[in-house]
Amino acid sequence: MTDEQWRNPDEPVRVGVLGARGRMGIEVCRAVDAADDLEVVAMVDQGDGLSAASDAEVVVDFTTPDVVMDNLRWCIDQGINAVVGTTGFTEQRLEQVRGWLAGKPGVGVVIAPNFGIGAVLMMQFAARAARHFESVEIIEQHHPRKLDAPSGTATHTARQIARARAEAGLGPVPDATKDEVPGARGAEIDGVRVHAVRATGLVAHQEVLFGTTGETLTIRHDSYDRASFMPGVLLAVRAVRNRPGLTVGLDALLD
Ligand SMILES: NC(=O)c1ccc[n+]([C@@H]2O[C@H](COP(=O)([O-])OP(=O)(O)OC[C@H]3O[C@@H](n4cnc5c(N)ncnc54)[C@H](O)[C@@H]3O)[C@@H](O)[C@H]2O)c1
Ligand SMILES: O=C(O)C1=N[C@H](C(=O)O)CCC1
Repeated sequence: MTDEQWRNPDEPVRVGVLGARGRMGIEVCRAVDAADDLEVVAMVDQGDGLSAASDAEVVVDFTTPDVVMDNLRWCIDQGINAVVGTTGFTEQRLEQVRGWLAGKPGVGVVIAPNFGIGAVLMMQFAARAARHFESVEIIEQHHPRKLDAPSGTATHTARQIARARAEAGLGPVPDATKDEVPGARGAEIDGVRVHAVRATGLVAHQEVLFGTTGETLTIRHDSYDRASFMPGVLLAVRAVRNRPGLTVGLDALLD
């Protein structure tokens, strides 16, 4: 261990927040500030310059899909661990992050499409149910200021369901409908239909609707407040320094 890496375990973990003036960033600063074992050392938003977070041991990123890769690259180059909630992580992007981390073996990165504990369980339950139902569709519902669709959570859920279906040898979801209006049947991710609803008053919600002969199963999760994401964010902040490499999703941290 180098001098720079050594830390007094009695001192709070130094946390930098990127996107600190955003909806999630504000909530993260509040939650970190309230935790005795953590301290906010940098609040960085657009135009501030990443060097303000140089002294952080862990950076938390809730920014936008178009800037998150540059932020992450900078953190890894600096040897700073990162917890990322920003969406937009394709398999190609995850592979790129793994490549950067290969050159920095001590650095940990946790990327999670949803830090809500209930949302993580909803995704796990959906993956478990997937092999028992011939039909499945995902309906995600968010506030109208959300920039991306479908949500990172819906994309992740669809991929997990598709993998479970493939492992069980299920074929395509049956569907004889022809789209009279493009988009009427939603988007398709790995063969799973995903519908994105945006409405004032919503925060973050998702339903996974399964169907088979004579029955349906609906698995639903609702985040009514951004405080719902904070236990998961703090869990990842506390864990990431001891998890070198890339961790995708919160599942491994909850086991
Ligand atoms: N993983 C989860 O649990 C979870 C939960 C909620 C939101 N999200 C995702 O987090 C992201 C942020 O959501 P939000 O609702 O807080 O959005 P927001 O628009 O309220 O906040 C984003 C903030 O990032 C700032 N920003 C933009 N470029 C920046 C840069 N280069 N450096 C530093 N800051 C920069 C913006 O100025 C803004 O303040 C979205 O991708 C959203 O989907 C994930
Ligand atoms: O508010 C958002 O934006 C959210 N984004 C994440 C997603 O895209 O899945 C998680 C839920 C909230």
